[in-house]
Amino acid sequence: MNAPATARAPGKLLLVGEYAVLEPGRPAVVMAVDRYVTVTATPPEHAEVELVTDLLDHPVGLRRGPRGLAVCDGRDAGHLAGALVHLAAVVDTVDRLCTESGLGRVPVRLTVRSELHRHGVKVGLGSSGAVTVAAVRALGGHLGIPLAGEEQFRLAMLASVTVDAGPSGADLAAATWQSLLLYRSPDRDALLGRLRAHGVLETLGAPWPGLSVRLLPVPAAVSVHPGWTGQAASTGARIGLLRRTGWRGSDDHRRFLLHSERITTAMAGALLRDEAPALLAAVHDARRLLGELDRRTGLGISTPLLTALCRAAQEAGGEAKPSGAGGGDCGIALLPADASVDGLHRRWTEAGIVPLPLRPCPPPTTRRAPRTPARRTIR
Ligand SMILES: Nc1ncnc2c1ncn2[C@@H]1O[C@H](COP(=O)(O)OP(=O)(O)O)[C@@H](O)[C@H]1O
Ligand SMILES: C[C@@](O)(CCOP(=O)(O)OP(=O)(O)O)CC(=O)O
Repeated sequence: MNAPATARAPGKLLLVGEYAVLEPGRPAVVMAVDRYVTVTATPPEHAEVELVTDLLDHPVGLRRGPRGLAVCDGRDAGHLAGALVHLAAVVDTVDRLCTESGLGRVPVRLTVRSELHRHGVKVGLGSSGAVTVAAVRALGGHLGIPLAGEEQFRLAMLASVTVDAGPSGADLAAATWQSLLLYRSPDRDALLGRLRAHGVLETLGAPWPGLSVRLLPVPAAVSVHPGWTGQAASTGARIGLLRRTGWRGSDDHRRFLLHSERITTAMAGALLRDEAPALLAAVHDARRLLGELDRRTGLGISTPLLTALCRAAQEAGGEAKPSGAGGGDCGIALLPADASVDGLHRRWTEAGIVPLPLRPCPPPTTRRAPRTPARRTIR
């Protein structure tokens, strides 16, 4: 109990399924990468809860009140709703779990170190998901509560929906299972409602319709190359914009979901067969589908740099697309085994794209297969 505990969780890249995966039960293929957020939980020095992150230049002290965490120093109030919002949500959610389970709440200092920012700018590798999962793991270790993979994911998801029920949680799944995954999201609005009505413990153990996680093999027939535009983009803002367009629920939206599902399941099948042409075709089709979504909604998924990133990858013999919500951040290219990686990187550098030297996250030494596919899928 209360031992220092260090845990890390990887960032991720979406291969296909962006925006569709926001709908409960709809799939995306997401890949954990070998860059991590590390969180260490230790006894605090001054306050009941202390949060230390490389995003801020000083530790922030918090106290536990009847309505959750509050800053000790009013000048830090903005941080609690900003850079610290995900960390604080984890502490709050675990606090509620402890209270509901009859366990005491434990003083803690969480210290974060992240490899998912470059010179202070987020790269778009799912830092919020990685920090949430790493914090759940570290806090679980500190409290002496052993959490299996799916429990980590569920707790991280509950913390995450208290911040924003919009995101799909694909980043949380990649951070939890540290693998290439076919991920289908649960209904986050329903989870938030249940959490408010019944608490953390009950919601953790309830069925989560829509959620499904399948591990997929990393391909050998193609290599995966992320490129960074150098422009940070806000995923939350783009999800909010999409909600306001009224597109959701339209015939067009339904067609988009079906088309995306076809592409995503085609990619999952191609990964299982390790088939280069089908993998490249899935990326090509996904880029076109995102382009169509962009034209219909005006979301601004594509940018001149992302267009250049995709063109350069095609010239190098591969296929590419924006990865994630778009508007900046990263794109992803797949190259067949006989294409030149140097050629791709040269073209990218000329176009102002930074090739990111990332690899698929190596599997953890012990990994429990997710229980979700067998027990809790709706399809
Ligand atoms: N190093 C970190 N320390 C604490 N919180 C972090 C850290 N990195 C990311 N976060 C949390 O994640 C949020 C960024 O999430 P988001 O904009 O979705 O970026 P990303 O695309 O990398 O997930 C931050 O505002 C913060 O709440
Ligand atoms: C639009 C999306 O389907 C994909 C967004 O992927 P990003 O990689 O942009 O997300 P971050 O994890 O915040 O970096 C939204 C979602 O799935 O939550």
